Amino acid sequence: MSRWIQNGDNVDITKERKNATFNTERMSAWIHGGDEVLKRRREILDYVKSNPDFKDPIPVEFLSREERVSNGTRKIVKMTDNTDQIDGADFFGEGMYFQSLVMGRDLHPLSLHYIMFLPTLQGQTDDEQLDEWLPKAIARSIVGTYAQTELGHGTNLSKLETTATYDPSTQEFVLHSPTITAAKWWPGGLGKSSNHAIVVAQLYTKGQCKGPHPFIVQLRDLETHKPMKGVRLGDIGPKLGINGSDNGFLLFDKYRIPRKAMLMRYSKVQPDGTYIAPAHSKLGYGTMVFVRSIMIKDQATQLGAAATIATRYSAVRRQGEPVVGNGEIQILDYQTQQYRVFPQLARAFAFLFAAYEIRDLYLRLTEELTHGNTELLPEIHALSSGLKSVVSWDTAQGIEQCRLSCGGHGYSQASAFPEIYGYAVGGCTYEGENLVMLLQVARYLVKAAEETRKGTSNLAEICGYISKTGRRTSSLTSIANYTTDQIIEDLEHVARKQVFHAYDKLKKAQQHVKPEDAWNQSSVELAKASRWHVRLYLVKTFLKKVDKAPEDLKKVMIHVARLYAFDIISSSSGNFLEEGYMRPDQITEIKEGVYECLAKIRPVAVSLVDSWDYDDLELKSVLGKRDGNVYEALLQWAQNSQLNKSDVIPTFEKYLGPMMKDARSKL
Ligand SMILES: CCCCCCCC/C=C\CCCCCCCCCCCCCC(=O)SCCNC(=O)CCNC(=O)[C@H](O)C(C)(C)COP(=O)(O)OP(=O)(O)OC[C@H]1O[C@@H](n2cnc3c(N)ncnc32)[C@H](O)[C@@H]1OP(=O)(O)O
Ligand SMILES: Cc1cc2nc3c(=O)[nH]c(=O)nc-3n(C[C@H](O)[C@H](O)[C@H](O)COP(=O)(O)OP(=O)(O)OC[C@H]3O[C@@H](n4cnc5c(N)ncnc54)[C@H](O)[C@@H]3O)c2cc1C
Repeated sequence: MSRWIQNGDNVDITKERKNATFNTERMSAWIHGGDEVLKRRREILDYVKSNPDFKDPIPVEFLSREERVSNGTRKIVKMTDNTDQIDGADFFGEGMYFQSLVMGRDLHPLSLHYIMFLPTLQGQTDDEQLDEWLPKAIARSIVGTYAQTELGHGTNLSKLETTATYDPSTQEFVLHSPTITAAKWWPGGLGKSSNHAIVVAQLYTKGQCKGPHPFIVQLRDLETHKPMKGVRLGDIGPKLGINGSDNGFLLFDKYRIPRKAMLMRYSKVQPDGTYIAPAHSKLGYGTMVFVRSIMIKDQATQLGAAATIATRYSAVRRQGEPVVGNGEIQILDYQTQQYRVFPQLARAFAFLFAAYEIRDLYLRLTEELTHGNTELLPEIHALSSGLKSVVSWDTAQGIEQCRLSCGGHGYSQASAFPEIYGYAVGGCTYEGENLVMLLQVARYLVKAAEETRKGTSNLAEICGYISKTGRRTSSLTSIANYTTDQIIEDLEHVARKQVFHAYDKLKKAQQHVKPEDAWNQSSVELAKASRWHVRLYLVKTFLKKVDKAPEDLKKVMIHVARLYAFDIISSSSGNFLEEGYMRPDQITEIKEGVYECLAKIRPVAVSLVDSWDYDDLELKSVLGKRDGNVYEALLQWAQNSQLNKSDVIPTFEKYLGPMMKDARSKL
């Protein structure tokens, strides 16, 4: 047994846990939404652990692509055979947790079936279509994906090339891919697994193009699973991450589908070809809004996992001997290490709490839409797009910081960082490339600025700060007395200033050049305005959540929330110093605030990450193991390498052996 192990666990990590100033169970319950939620998480975990069907033969890092797809398919079928173990209506909570425990971060051939195919059927079909398709999809007698992006067009939906031309003589649509760039490209599970898809195509009726619309399309024969005649499809090959998913390509050759294959909850084509427009032109984009909103929790979970791994490893890793003779110290004691890791932990919390807010808002939207009210759409589109962009970017950067903080072992797949990064960073691109989505937020902010300038503003609460008359200088006196209201006031100032800076730049440019050029020339500043708008929202949400926490938890979490805010301010100090809003000494105070927060978090860091309630099964990281016995586990993990199957590998006999033998003979 290693000298670092006592009673099974690493001694350092045990000591860290003894430092906790709060009850980790109470903290976990608060983080995850209450005792009942925590209890359910434990039940789901026990169920998954006790079921041999969910076990991987070896860590997935050692599997080939084909083995990954096969293993993932096996597990997701078993998992969805057992959805009675969870509350199926709670996709955001129990659904995502269950799938994370069983499937890990590789995704799988049913990902898109659950994330987009089913939600599109629920959101976009008329009653008759819902009755026809939903039971089949829920029962999994058909498996579907969401095929929108094409080789030539992803962001700009208005230029998708796949056509769906209505033929009233047969009451059918003819699906066609007129060019190579019209090939659908990327949809998850499309390559080899799905037999149906929601295909987004340009609708033509009575000779007119009505823009992109969703159709439900059978792609493969239900018995043989061979592609239907007129359908060509396959896998697009290995990717940076999610290699358990067969993302695919798809081309149509004048493929006929019935009129009722067009999803007709909002837009309709009547038998004679007459088109009926939806109440709001973007209602057909609803599934994207749904996914953007669930992505926030998913990203928070990935960043929380990375921070957990880095924190636990930093507690057991000893390196450097500041006082010679006293032994090497835990790397978690270095301020630089804390500065690298703790802000990632703070971000993960901020994102998780924002995820709860966007979930609630999305549920409100769904309710409103059932009454035909589309008023909330622009707000939720702007918020989900903005959060998706800022959160996925910060998550990717944060995971990388956590990886770097673990030194060489962070580079090994044993750490799980490559898997976490490869999985999470996709979120910067899918569901709308981040910069494009920030520019969507900017359109919303420009309108708010315009209203304010006209003096007619009646802004939604979320952008109410834009029309406020703020202070000319920050009221910060000392970090100890820097209140939540003051922090928010200072962030509001910078966000508002950036919104008007971008707005004025745009308006000025509009006087000289065409509107589209003016937009383009202002777009960097517009995107910056969007980022500040979202950061402000994240800070407010986090501080508000902590404000309402029970006293024993608040005492700890307030340092985490303040670290999140101070880190944002100090790393963008230029924005706060502009026009003397803050003085350099105030920035120095905030930097000191960062260091104070790091010092406050240090003693409870391991307990804080424990409170996220990741089981080893979910973390899938040798470095992040709860018991802290990383060295033994690393040695054991390496035994899975295919190269270790024999002491001498064939390549040696073929190349290195003869080379050295030859060289020896010449000496
Ligand atoms: C029983 C339980 C079982 C459990 C099983 C569980 C399994 C669970 C499995 C996994 C769970 C894990 C969850 C993790 C999730 C992560 C995994 C994800 C996997 C990957 C999925 C990826 C899928 C995709 O990527 S699909 C493709 C997405 N594509 C895009 O997003 C394209 C982006 N482009 C656009 O959205 C648009 O083109 C646009 C918005 C950029 C522009 O659109 P346009 O051209 O039509 O716009 P206009 O310029 O004409 O008009 C702009 C105008 O419209 C407003 N607007 C735009 N969009 C919307 C909207 N959605 N709503 C409201 N308004 C909108 C915009 O604001 C403008 O308004 P103005 O008033 O300013 O004019
Ligand atoms: C892992 C993964 C899974 C995916 N799954 C699916 C799926 O299941 N179904 C599906 O349909 N699609 C899927 N996609 C596709 C994804 O939705 C698109 O890649 C995404 O919408 C971006 O489109 P694009 O690739 O065409 O990028 P582009 O739009 O070509 O973007 C390239 C660059 O151009 C910039 N740019 C583009 N337009 C503008 C603009 N108007 N203003 C300023 N800059 C601009 C972008 O910011 C970016 O830097 C997936 C993608 C990935 C990576």
